Amino acid sequence: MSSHKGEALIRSTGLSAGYHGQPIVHDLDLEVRAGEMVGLFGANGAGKTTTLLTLAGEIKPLGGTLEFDGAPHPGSLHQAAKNGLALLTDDRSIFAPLTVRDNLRLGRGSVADALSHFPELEEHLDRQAGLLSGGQQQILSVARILASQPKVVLADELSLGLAPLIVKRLLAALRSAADAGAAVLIVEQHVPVALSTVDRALVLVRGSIALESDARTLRATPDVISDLYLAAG
Ligand SMILES: Nc1ncnc2c1ncn2[C@@H]1O[C@H](COP(=O)(O)OP(=O)(O)OP(=O)(O)O)[C@@H](O)[C@H]1O
Repeated sequence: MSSHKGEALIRSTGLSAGYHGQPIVHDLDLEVRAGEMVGLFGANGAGKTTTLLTLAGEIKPLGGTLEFDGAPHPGSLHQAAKNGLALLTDDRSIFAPLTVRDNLRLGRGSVADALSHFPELEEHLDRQAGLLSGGQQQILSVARILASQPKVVLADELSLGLAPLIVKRLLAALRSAADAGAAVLIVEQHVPVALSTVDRALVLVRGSIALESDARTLRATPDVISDLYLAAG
């Protein structure tokens, strides 16, 4: 596990965010440091995706400030991505007609770096990506991103609909990226698996942080998060 001593690579202060001028997320102070992996939890509609998309630069904040890598956020995902921010979603952004190798070549990192994160892809390098299973496709898209050695990884339910073993595998790869110095923030439905991987957890209730705790404490008191989910209903 990391020492949590890195600098904050992504930070929001007093952030409010939402759609059409209506805030969904209120007064959010959040930071993820280099070497740290943080879980963002909350019931459906709590504002997790809105938070991630705003941190990524996909949605303009309605208020507050955003910093990325020690400087004001450039304001767009396109620009932030060029500077080392990666947004991962469950949409498995692969090019189905191309081989696994060519998919990896299209990324910002090398094929060798991608394989260092997911050696199991090696035997599939010459297969058409569209013929892989859903889990393998997600592994491919995460491998391509991690090969680029992003400074910040924002992962939104990337394990949606995948088998538990694949979920563990993906989370372990993100953990390794954090251990190598990235700041990783994940939204994940599989709370127990996520809690066994992250350093720290935040729980959103109706767009505000209702709980912030180190993961070790929450692993010992598993009902705390589910109670907050129920309270939000
Ligand atoms: N494009 C949009 N336009 C307007 N409202 C939206 C939009 N996207 C999401 N919302 C609303 O914002 C609120 C928070 O949604 P968000 O997706 O951030 O929550 P979430 O915590 O990620 O939930 P889930 O676990 O269901 O994905 C919801 O009430 C949702 O209906």
